[in-house]
Amino acid sequence: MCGADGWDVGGRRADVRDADVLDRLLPGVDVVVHQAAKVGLGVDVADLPEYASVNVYGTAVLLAAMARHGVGRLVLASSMVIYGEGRYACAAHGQVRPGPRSVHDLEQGRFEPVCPRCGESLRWAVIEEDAPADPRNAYATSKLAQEHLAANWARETGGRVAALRYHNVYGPRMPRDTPYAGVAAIFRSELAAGRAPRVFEDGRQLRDFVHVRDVARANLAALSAPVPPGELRAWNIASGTPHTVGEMAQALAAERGGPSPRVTGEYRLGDVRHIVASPRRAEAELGFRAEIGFEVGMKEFARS
Ligand SMILES: O=c1ccn([C@@H]2O[C@H](COP(=O)(O)OP(=O)(O)O[C@H]3O[C@H](CO)[C@@H](O)[C@H](O)[C@H]3O)[C@@H](O)[C@H]2O)c(=O)[nH]1
Repeated sequence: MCGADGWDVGGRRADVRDADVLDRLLPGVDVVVHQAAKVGLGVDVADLPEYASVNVYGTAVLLAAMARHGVGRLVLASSMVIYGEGRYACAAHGQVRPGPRSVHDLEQGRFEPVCPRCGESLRWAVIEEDAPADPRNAYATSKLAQEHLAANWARETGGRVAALRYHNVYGPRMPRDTPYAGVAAIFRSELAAGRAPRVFEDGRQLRDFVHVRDVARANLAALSAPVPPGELRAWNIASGTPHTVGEMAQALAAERGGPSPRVTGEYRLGDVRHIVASPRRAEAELGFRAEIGFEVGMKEFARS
C-alpha cells in the first residue's frame, strides 16, 4: 500500500474478490479507494471472463463487504472508456454519436468516424461527465458496470461514491511487457527492448495523457468529495491538453534516443478514435487541476 508520494504505509497484497480478507481489513475503515482492476483493451474475447471476474465481480464483493462493515464512502477508479467514442459534431446534423467501427473503413485507412446519418466527416468536441455511456470493449463495459454497482450500493446504504474517470494515466511503476496496460506502458516496453513503438492507425488519434502523481492528488481530493448520501458523482481526471498517440510515441522515443516510432496502420475494433474530456468539473468541485505537463512527464516516464 502506498501513499501519494510513494511512501510505504504498510498493508498487504490480496485479491479483491476474497471476501474473507476484506472482512479482516474493513472494520474501522472510513473510505475505500478502489483501484484494483484488470486494465487494457485485452487481446481477444477469451479475456471477457477475466474482465468480468476481476472488475465486475471483484467490485461487487468489495461493495458487499463495505456494507457489512458500515464503510460509507468509496472513491472508485473509473475510466473515460465508459464514454466510448467521444463527442462529435456533424456540420449538417449537429451532435451525433458515431456507429461501431467498420472493418471495411479501417482496412481502407479511414480511421475518422463519420456521421451515422449522412456519412460526412465529423469534428470532435470536448466531452463532459453527463455524456451518455457507450462502452465499446470488455474493459469499458466492466468499468461502467463498476459505476452502476457502486451507485446501487450507494442508494441501498446511503453511502457516497466519487467516481474518478481517469484519462490515459502514465508514469513510474506502470506494468512492463504486457498487453494489459495502456499505450504509454506498451511503447515504453518496446523502446526498452530496442524496438520501435508500433503506432496504430495513422497516429493522429487524440488522447489526454495524465500523470500518475496528478491522479494520486485527485484521489486525495476525492476523499472528501462533495457527494450527497446515497449518490454517485463522476469527475473526469484529465490534464485538459490532448495529444496524439503519434506525438506521445515521438516524445518517448526522442528522450530515449530511439528507435523512431513506426506508424503501422494497424487497428483494433474495440478502440475509439478521439477522446478528449473537460477537466472543469474536477477543478470546480474537487479543486483538482493537473500540474505535470506532457513534456516534463513524458521525459521522466521514458527514463523511469
Ligand atoms: O501498441 C499500441 C497500443 C495501442 N495503440 C493505440 O493507442 C491508443 C490508446 O490505446 P490504449 O491505451 O490501449 O487504450 P485507451 O482506450 O486509450 O486507454 C484506456 O483504456 C485502456 C484499455 O482500453 C486502459 O488500459 C488505459 O489505462 C485507459 O486509459 C489507441 O488508439 C490504440 O490503437 C498503439 O498505437 N499502439
